Amino acid sequence: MSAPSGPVPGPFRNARYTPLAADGPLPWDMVRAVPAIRRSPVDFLTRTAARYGGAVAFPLPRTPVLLLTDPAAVRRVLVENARNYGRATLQYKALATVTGQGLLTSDGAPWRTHRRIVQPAFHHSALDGIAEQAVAAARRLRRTTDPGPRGTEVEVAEATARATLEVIGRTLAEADLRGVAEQLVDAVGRALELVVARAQSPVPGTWPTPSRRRLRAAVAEIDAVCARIVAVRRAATVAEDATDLVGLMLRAGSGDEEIRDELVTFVVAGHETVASCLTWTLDLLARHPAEQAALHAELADVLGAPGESREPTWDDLARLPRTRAVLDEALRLYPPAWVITRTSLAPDTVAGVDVPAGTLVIVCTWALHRDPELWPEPETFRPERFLGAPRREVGYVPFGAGPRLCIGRDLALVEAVLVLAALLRDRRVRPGTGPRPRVESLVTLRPAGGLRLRFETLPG
Ligand code: HEM
Repeated sequence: MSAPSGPVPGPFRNARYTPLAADGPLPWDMVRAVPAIRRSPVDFLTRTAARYGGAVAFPLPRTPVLLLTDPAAVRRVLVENARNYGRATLQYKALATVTGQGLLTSDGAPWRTHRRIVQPAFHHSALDGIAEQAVAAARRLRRTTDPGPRGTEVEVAEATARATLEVIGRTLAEADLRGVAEQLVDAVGRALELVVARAQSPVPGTWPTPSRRRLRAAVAEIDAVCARIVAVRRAATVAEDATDLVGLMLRAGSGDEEIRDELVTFVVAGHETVASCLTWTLDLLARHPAEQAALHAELADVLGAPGESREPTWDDLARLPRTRAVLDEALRLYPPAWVITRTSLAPDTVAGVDVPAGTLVIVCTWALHRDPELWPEPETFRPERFLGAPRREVGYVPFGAGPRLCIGRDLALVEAVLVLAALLRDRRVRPGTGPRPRVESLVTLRPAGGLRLRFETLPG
């Protein structure tokens, strides 16, 4: 899949349909592909990259569109020349109808200022508190997945979403806002579904359709809930050492609308992503008993044998490398952020292709993570790839890379390692009854219609 570096040979048969000197589908290939794109955008992009190479031009003459899965090219866009690539893409514009101008959708000075203000919420000292919250959330998740004497089947996508909701609630606002956070997450989830459905619909977004009215209602509800959260936090004194998002922004003198936009941004970015990661990790473990047994051996070593094991803590994190490797490998195969998009601000050269200003660049993490040159037997779930190996600099970007690297990466990994360890220290997960769901690529990757898995008690 990797494209050769250096100038790309031409001319290409698609040269009439794109200003980019890269191979790619013709207009009628795209027309024929519409049903496949609707069914699974992620499969379509992966097949397209496998067929045409690491830099693919789509046949759109007015807005050049470049699909990248070549690791060096991805690095050029996300890291080396990151300043030349902004967020004014369709994906982020659609998201901004819900999030407003938060960290995910903004660029330049407003982005830099906000990133600096909220950074302390992700410092090492704040993550310690997140660890406690993650273990508490796992305790409740354990009750949902309690195997009883004969085991039990659980819809895990919903169960993990409830668990991660509690943790994100703590990051957003220090006060116990569980109920309010739940309402916020619910309204944000509804709004995002409408945004995705509208993006796939041929009806122009400005028409007064029922979905437009529903979207407006959901956004109004989001506004009202955020106003309540901010008002409660404003009414209390914000401690000097507060590390919750709202507290940090109030202390920095941010306005209500700025805080609202970041609150929604963090719900969008930090809730469903971690839930998606945990869901697919459990699915992979259920389908790979040997890998699950190796994980259980580590958990028994660190937390005690199944019958007498204890809850994990922050201090255990460094002693759970296999648990972490299982998650790293799950994030390779099922990266929740399955595409990362940018628009070029000035001309650049990427993988030998001259890229004019205004080009839409699509990095498909799903396809990049399946490049057989980087990942031998790419479809095989093999956590060993990440054990003892130095962290990869190229070809692995589940959290993005460069200056726009996910601000919540460490938090997400602390949370996911502790939830997984707490959940599986004395139980095993197996495939549930019924067919395996299709992978639905919406804002994140989700099992279509949910995923049922079976939990059983491990013998002591
Ligand atoms: C497994 C979980 C997660 C995954 C896979 C993930 C993935 C990503 C990716 C790929 C980006 C970069 C997007 C781009 O470059 O266009 C990103 C950015 C971001 N993520 Fe995460 N994320 C996760 C968890 C979280 C959590 C827990 C939070 C917050 C509590 C969070 C907050 C953010 C924010 C605010 C940004 C924008 C950062 C910026 O541009 O400055 N994420 N995430």
